[in-house]
Amino acid sequence: MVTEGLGIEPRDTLSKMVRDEKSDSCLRMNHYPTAEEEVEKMVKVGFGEHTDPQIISVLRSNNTAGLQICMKDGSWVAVPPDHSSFFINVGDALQVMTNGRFKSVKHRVLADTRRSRVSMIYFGGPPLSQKIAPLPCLVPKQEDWLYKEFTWSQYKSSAYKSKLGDYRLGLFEKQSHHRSNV
Ligand SMILES: O=C(O)CCC(=O)C(=O)O
Ligand SMILES: [Fe+2]
Repeated sequence: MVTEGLGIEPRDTLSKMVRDEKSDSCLRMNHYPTAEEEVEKMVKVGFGEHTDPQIISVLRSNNTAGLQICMKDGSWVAVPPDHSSFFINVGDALQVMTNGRFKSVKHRVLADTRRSRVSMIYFGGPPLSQKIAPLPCLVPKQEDWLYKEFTWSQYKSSAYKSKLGDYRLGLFEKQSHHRSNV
């Protein structure tokens, strides 16, 4: 759908990366106990603000609220819980490949006061050796690229060295001024 909407050729460019036998895709399950249980520990944030580093994330949760996304003006908007839908999130790698047209939106999870939240997320990541750069079919002229080329493995190691909430793409921007991610 993403490749069709953007006119990326060949059509399977992205799905090939996440479906490759060496792909770095993974599945994660998160459990957030109710906020009352957490109060003693003085924690209300279940998952601190961050962007997902991979290409795409597909999330499904139980019927408990908590997930929020960050708007351009810095305000947080709740994603209504829906146990029968998938929540699709653009990852940092897709932001680079679309040269910033698709944004990896910052999100976080706040603990609910009454119910515990369980979520399951599939992170579609490319193989470690995959080169990540704006796709030439979208941005043919290299001088228009907003990001430098890097391998997925380089991005991962730089992400491990950063804090969860850091704007990790900053290091890979061509003009390395610090931009906000929204
Ligand atoms: O549990 C959630 O709803 C979101 C978790 C999340 O953002 C993540 O695991 O990257
Ligand atoms: Fe996330």
